[in-house]
Amino acid sequence: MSIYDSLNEPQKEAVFHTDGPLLILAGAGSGKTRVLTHRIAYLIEEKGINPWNILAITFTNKAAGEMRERVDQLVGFGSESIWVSTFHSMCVRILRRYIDRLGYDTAFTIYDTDDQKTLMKEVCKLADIDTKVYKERVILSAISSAKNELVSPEEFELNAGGDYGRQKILKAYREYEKQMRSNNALDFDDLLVKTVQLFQTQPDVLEYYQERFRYIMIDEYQDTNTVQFKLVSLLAQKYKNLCVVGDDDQSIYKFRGANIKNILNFEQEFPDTKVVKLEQNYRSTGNILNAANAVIRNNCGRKEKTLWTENEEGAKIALRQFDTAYDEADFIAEDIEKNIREGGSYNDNAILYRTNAQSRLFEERFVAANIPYKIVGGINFYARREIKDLLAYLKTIDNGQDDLAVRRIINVPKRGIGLTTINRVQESALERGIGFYEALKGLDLIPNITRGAAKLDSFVALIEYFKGRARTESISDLLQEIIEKTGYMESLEAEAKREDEAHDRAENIDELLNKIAAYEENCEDMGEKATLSGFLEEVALVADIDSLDEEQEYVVLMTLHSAKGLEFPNVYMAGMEDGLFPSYMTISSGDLEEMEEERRLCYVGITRAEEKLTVSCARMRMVHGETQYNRMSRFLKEIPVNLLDTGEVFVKKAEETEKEKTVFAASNPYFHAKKSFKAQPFSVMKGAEQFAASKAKGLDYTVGDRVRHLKFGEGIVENIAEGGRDYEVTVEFDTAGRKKMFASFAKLVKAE
Ligand SMILES: Nc1ncnc2c1ncn2[C@@H]1O[C@H](COP(=O)(O)OP(=O)(O)OP(=O)(O)O)[C@@H](O)[C@H]1O
Ligand SMILES: [Mg+2]
Repeated sequence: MSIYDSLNEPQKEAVFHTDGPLLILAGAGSGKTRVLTHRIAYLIEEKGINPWNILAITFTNKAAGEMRERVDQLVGFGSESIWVSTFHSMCVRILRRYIDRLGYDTAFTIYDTDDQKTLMKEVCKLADIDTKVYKERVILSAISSAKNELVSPEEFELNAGGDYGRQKILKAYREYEKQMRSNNALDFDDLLVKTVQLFQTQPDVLEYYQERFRYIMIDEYQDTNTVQFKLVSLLAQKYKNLCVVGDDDQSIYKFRGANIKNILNFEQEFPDTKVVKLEQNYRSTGNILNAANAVIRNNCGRKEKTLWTENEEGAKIALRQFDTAYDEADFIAEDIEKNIREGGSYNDNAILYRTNAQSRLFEERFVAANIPYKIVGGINFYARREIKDLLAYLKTIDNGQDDLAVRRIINVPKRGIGLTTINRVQESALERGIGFYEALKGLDLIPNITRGAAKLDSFVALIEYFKGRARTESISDLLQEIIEKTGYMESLEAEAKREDEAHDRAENIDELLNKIAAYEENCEDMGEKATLSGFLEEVALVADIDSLDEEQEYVVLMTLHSAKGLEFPNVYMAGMEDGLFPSYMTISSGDLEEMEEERRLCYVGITRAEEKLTVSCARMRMVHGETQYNRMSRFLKEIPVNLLDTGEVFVKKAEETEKEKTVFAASNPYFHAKKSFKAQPFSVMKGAEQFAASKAKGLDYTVGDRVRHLKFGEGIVENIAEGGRDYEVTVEFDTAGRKKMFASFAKLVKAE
């Protein structure tokens, strides 16, 4: 039996069609990537093609690694000379060899985004551009878009017209290019642009690579952009042995210039293209696949296709709606533990979410429950730079004894304190056997520090000021003030490499504020005082997560974007709420195309699941340190009811005792909706939407009433105030004293 026997007919057709352009357009899990690897094997083993003549392009380095592994398994000997790489690494290899033809030195430097920023500052000065009006990041991103579209400064000029802003950007673009050139430097976009230029101006070089790469294959083709397409067209022009595989329904990088037209117009660019459609899905159960189909059907701009499977129907899609995001995280952690008890492996489980900041709640639950996990394509929450920075501030303010923390922030944001100065202080501290911060406070004892002294003094003054504030303010307010006074947010903005990075970091900071707010609330509920030391201790318990053994099994956490191309037996899509996914920005922009891109992302998520899919959402979630009420994601409403299992949507509460139920019913405006939700999920979803508006009606007590709280016992309602998203109820308890709490969390019930 050969390895090709395991392929279905259209897959075989694609594998055996080795010469001429080939477009494989197929839905998720239909074996596109598998066809590529088998095709490489077939070319080498059956057609006798030299591995040297094969180029396979993947979207990420990780995917390249996996593809190489798969090919190695199929081919064995000689596979190492196949080029399996991303567009960028391919271009670097080519340019290192030939860029001298374009007047650059082959030892060119690659500027990362930090370098670009630094240069752009310089450029703006030279070009007399006010960076308060035109931010460096914005200019760089405009230049990047231009490069991705192969728009040179000259063409940019033609299109800029009289637009004042465009003229400014043009000026910056020109100067930037000039500087890059004289620095013998290329940025990431240049790697592609210059390779295209090289091919267009040096026919012999182009021919060399055309001969070299006689067989070209591209995975995840739907996410290529214009310059990448140009590059491939040039390379494949001679032999036309180009095979691209993609799925227009999984195009999720439009914001980075991916051009879906590349897939839709492929046949025009390469006449006589053979088109193979794969329609059988091997990855997912019938129910999962049908749900995916039902969601994506709502997009207009797509090539119609129907995926089917021979796999069994499998379990229904579990839909779980929780009161809070904490309940959601609890549930998922417990569910995974249950899977493990039943003999499953951690590796089988993946949690997918829309934004990086959402990982925090899961991480905390997993650390507490000893569930090994790994964040793919991202960094553990407490290891993220902005979180470490702000915690370092809090630690320094709390006691200043953590030298590492003080040193971490002494020049963050930049205040012109240099390493030499810092080292002198450190030496002096060591000599005298005192802490770093203590040494900072007695600068006159340190010789040769004079030049930096003023800056150090003002740093100490700042910390001492915060120490004072810490005694009177809540931790939330303190952190807010730190962020404002130090200009931390602006410094992040200025340093961010991309628009979405700045946004990501801001979201993480919000998430830290949420953590603090939750801690403070919890202390209040427990009748304890919230202290900075207490908070830092609590964080220390969950933040020490660097010791993960790589070989070990783990649950995977990642954003939906990083999940492309992967598959897992058991998938959780968490935070499926309008406002989060689709994002508030998308909803409020009213932009149909953006909504469709979000929907494609949802489709990518659903189709990662092999056997079981759980979609979940929370009614209340902390956002910006405030409780926010969210509706269930509109995407979930696109899944037909008969594919859903909503039976235990309220599993946690249903298990509670009768007494607690009464408490719950009395304090929770959603309660009645929940009961009917079981029977008629959709009418209730609508119902639930109305509740946020009518929350007041849910309270059956008023000022002056006697109420009972599960922990604090009985007391008198003193005040009910309209908080941002919820009612803040103040109760004078008989024994526990006066407490202010959110109505939805306090679950107060009227005492008879
Ligand atoms: N003919 C087949 N017989 C058995 N299993 C198959 C067959 N074709 C594909 N598979 C399996 O189906 C799963 C999905 O395949 P693959 O990852 O290649 O799909 P894909 O089209 O690349 O998906 P995506 O769009 O998510 O990238 C894999 O586990 C693969 O091994
Ligand atoms: Mg694939």
